[in-house]
Formats: sequence, C-alpha cells, structure tokens
Amino acid sequence: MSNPVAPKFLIRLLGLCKTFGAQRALDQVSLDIYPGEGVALLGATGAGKSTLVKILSGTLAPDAGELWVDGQRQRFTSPLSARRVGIVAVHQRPDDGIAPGLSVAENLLLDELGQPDADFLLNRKNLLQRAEAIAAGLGLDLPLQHPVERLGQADRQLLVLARAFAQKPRFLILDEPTAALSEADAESLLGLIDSQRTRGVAILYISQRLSDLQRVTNRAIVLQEGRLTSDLNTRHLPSAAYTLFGDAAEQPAVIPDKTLPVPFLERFTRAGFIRNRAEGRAVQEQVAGLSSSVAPIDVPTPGKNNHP
Ligand SMILES: Nc1ncnc2c1ncn2[C@@H]1O[C@H](COP(=O)(O)OP(=O)(O)OP(=O)(O)O)[C@@H](O)[C@H]1O
Repeated sequence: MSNPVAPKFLIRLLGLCKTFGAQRALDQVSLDIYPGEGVALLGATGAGKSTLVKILSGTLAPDAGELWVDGQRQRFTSPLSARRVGIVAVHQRPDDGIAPGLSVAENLLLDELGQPDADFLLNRKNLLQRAEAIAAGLGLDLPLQHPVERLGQADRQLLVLARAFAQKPRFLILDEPTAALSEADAESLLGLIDSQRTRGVAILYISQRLSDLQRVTNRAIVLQEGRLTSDLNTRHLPSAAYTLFGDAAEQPAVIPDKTLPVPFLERFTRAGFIRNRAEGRAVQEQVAGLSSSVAPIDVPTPGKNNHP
C-alpha cells in the first residue's frame, strides 16, 4: 500500500541516456528530487554533469528515458519550454545571461519582456518600478538604471541569479554560482538560496566548494562515467568528495573571460531600450539560446570596436 504522507517528487528521471558518437555521456540515470531539497551534483570532468543539466533545462533531448515534473511527463524542446514548468538554470559564466546594450533593470526583467502579458513593462517607469520591487524583495542593491556593461563581475553574477529568482522557479539549477563572488556576496547569495528552499524550491547545485555544498544542500549525487553511482547525505560528503576528487574539492573554479556576441543586439542597443514585445522576445530567445550553447563561444569583447 502506498504511504499517503510520503512527499511527492517534483522531478523524476527514469533511465535517462545520452550518447555523443561513441561516447556515452549519460547511462540509465534515474533520480527523484523533492520540493525544497538542495541536491549537490558531483562528478569528475567528463562525468556527465553538464549533459544532465542540459537535458533538465531543455537544451538537449535525451536519447532514451523519461523526465517528469510534478507528475507530468515532459519532452522539452527549448530552455523556454523547461522554464514554463518552472525549471531555470543559471550557467557558470555570468555573461552568458547578460544582454549588453540594455539597462540593469531590463536585464533583470528580460524573461518577462517577451511574455504575452508584458506590455506594461514596455513603459520605462513601470519597468523600473517592477525591477525595483524584485531587487528589494531579494535584498539586492543593484544600480538598475545603469547600462549593464558598467556592472562588475560579482554584480553581473548577482543580476543573473536575481533574474532566475524573479522567474519564481520551482527547480533551480545553479552551476558554480559563487565562483565570481566575494565572501560577503557569496554569503548573501547562499542566504537567498536558503530562502528559496524554505519556499519549496528545489535546488540542483554544482560546485567544487565543499563549504557551499554543506551550506545549501542536504543530499549529494555523484556521476561517474555517465552513471549515477552515489546518492548520499551531504553530511557524509567530505570523505566521499576527497575520495572522488582529492585536493580539487576545495579549489575555486576559474571563470573563463568570455562575453556574448552582440551583433543581434545592435539595433536594440542603438535605442538603448526594448520598444515592443517582439523585440523583447527576440532578445530573450537569443540570450536563452546563447547561454545554453554546447560549444564555448569565442567572441570579441563588446565596446572594443570589433563588431563585424
Ligand atoms: N556536444 C558533445 N559532443 C561530443 N561529446 C560530448 C558533447 N558533450 C559532452 N560530450 C562528452 O560527454 C561526456 C560527458 O560530458 P559532460 O560535459 O556532460 O561532463 P561534465 O561532467 O559536465 O564535465 P565538466 O566537469 O568538464 O564540465 C564527456 O566525455 C564529453 O566529452
């Protein structure tokens, strides 16, 4: 007989497989994640972490297996389709989630700007008020009216995370979110993650920083050569992590200095403002597509007179 008080899973993966040529990136991965859980995703280089994240966030389709969200089978065709059911991924490079040429406020609301009911945001005053409300709700002090290019690396990371939180996700995937942050900024971010978890948001957290993992996760899963080999309480993580990664477990990640290609934004940049819903949607789709690109993007830095 089923237990009537057993918690209901938010995410269920059944036998996920993904192969690239001869390389098996994921092999029969099955997993349940419950509302409010903080789950650390661990694995050595090439273990399949990014592949799993891409499948969960709608960038890649699995070759086999099932993905269920809140009792419904899903077949994502894009990051937008994953977002519609509450799955939001923040990738490691903060600039992947930034649209240059726009203000901090517009970047904060980028995901709302392309939505059918977003017309009210196309008024600058409304947009600013909405952005202020979001930033205040998250306790973030961001210069909302400034061009986004003026933000330093840490504020860019906070902006990208605030944007993710603003979408009211049910399942948030965070890839090394504190790597660019000072200790104080990292602490406020970890506090924000705690408050999301308290509200029932489940977190999948990729990091090599044990201190972060112990702070925001209760459970750790380990991928090895595409297979899920361990599922343990985070309390037991230190010994397991050192077995798996040795000294690398405490080394901070290095964020490559890459930025988005900007040509597609030039006409928005000239106006300095998104003028209608179609433009909002175009920017949103471009940023979503770029942030989930499989290959790293080698591009010129904006503002250095190197547009094609
Ligand atoms: N687009 C691709 N084409 C070919 N092989 C790929 C592709 N993406 C991933 N792979 C391969 O699949 C395996 C899993 O890669 P994946 O990037 O998911 O690992 P990872 O755990 O995220 O590694 P890292 O920590 O280095 O990011 C690796 O052997 C990788 O080379």
